[in-house]
Parts: sequence; C-alpha cells; structure tokens
Amino acid sequence: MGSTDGPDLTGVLLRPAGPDDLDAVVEVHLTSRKAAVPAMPPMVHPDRDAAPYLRGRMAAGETWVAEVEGRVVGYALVDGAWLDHLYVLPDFAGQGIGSNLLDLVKTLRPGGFALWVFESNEPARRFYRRWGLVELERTDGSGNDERAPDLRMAWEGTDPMAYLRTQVDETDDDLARVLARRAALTARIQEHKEVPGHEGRDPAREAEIVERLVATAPALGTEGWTRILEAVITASLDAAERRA
Ligand SMILES: O=C(O)C(=O)C[C@]1(C(=O)O)C=C[C@@H](O)C=C1
Repeated sequence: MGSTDGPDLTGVLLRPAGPDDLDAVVEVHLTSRKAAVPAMPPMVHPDRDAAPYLRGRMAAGETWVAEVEGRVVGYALVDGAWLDHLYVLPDFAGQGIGSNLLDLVKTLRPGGFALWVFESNEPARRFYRRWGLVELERTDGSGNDERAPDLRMAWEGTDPMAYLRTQVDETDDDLARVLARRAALTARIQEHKEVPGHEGRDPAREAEIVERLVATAPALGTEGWTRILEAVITASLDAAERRA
C-alpha cells in the first residue's frame, strides 16, 4: 500500500492497469463471471476468447485494478461514458472493493456514466442502486450476446440534468436518423400505391403497426403510440408530397 499511483480508499490499492496486468484481469474476469451464474446467464464465448477480447477492451478504455497484497482481485474498465466491466473475485467480495472501484469510476467520470446489467442479476442491481445508480432503460436482450433481458443503469453525475439532457440529445439524434429512414420508405411506398398520399391511407395497416410498436415498447401505451405514429405518418406523407 501507500503507492501514489491512485486513490487508496480502504487499504486496498487501486491503480491503473498496465499491459502486464492482462493475465490477472482475464483471471478475475473469468472467475467472477462464472461465479455469478445463475444471477448472470452462462458465458456464451469460450474462455480462450477472453484474453484477446479484454486486450482490445483495455486498449480502447481505461482499466483500474484493485490489488490486495500484490494480487489483482478486482478491476473496473471504463470506456467513454460507459462502465464496461466491474468485477471482484468471489473470495474478496463483501469487503467494499467493488464500491471502492465504483467510487473511483465516479471520480474518473464526474459527468456521469452508464452500464448494462442483466435483469436477472439482482445482487448487482441492488449494489448499483445502493450506490446511487438509477435504472434508465430495459431491453429484451435481443441486442446482447447472451440474449438475456438487461437494463441500462446510470450514475447521473454531479449535474444530473446535464447528464440526462445529453442523453436525450443523443437519443434524439438516433431518432432523427431512424425517422428519416422511415420517411424515405413511406415515400417509396407511395410510388407503388394505386392511391398514394394522405388519400390512400390504410387504417388497418396503421393499426397493425401500432400493435407492433406497443409490443416492442409497452411503456408508451396504445394511446401514446397511436399519436406518435399519426404524427410520423402525417409528416412523412407531407414530405413525400412536397418532394413529388
Ligand atoms: O404501407 C402503406 O400503405 C404506406 O403508405 C406506408 C404507411 C407508413 O408510413 O407506414 C403510410 C400510410 C399508410 O396509412 C400506412 C402505412
């Protein structure tokens, strides 16, 4: 202990990882990840993939290790505004090492950060909630390798409004790209319709679309999705007519 490399929050040394730490990080990752089953779904990639994967992740982001008596027992990997990994060896769990790593990440990212946690991983969700993270978004798991429902949790940083507004802005940028793509398709469809444009609207087709939207994202409800689709289709048909 007593190194000046990084904060020493509880007598456990936290220090930035170097290339020589790869093997130890892989060991912590595999051991902790496997011990977390069944709270986490079983790993879908073979153990031999862990080293090249983690080498790449470590090169892209910042990794800090927790060391006890010269042994790496935990690590946190941050990339941009994402906490990609936070693992502590099971034998060293419950000693505050995870919360020390999390505290460190808060000092590294005072503007806030997010992470993905499996919905089934109650212990991890409880841990993050306890240290002030909030659940921002749920997915059905179709976007992760394990195909298991997960949640985006965030620490909203020292200025939560600024963090959340940045998140809204990024989401609006995504939305704009998706809606432009959709509007272009609506415009193309009009070229193939006997009665194109507003006059040729198809209420049955629109009801089907609403049903799918509700199934994909129930939070906004049938009423909400009906209004949104109405606005999207109206604006798209207007744009198609202006272009025609
Ligand atoms: O599918 C069609 O018939 C379309 O014209 C496309 C579209 C849409 O944008 O989704 C637009 C208007 C119709 O009422 C239904 C759907």
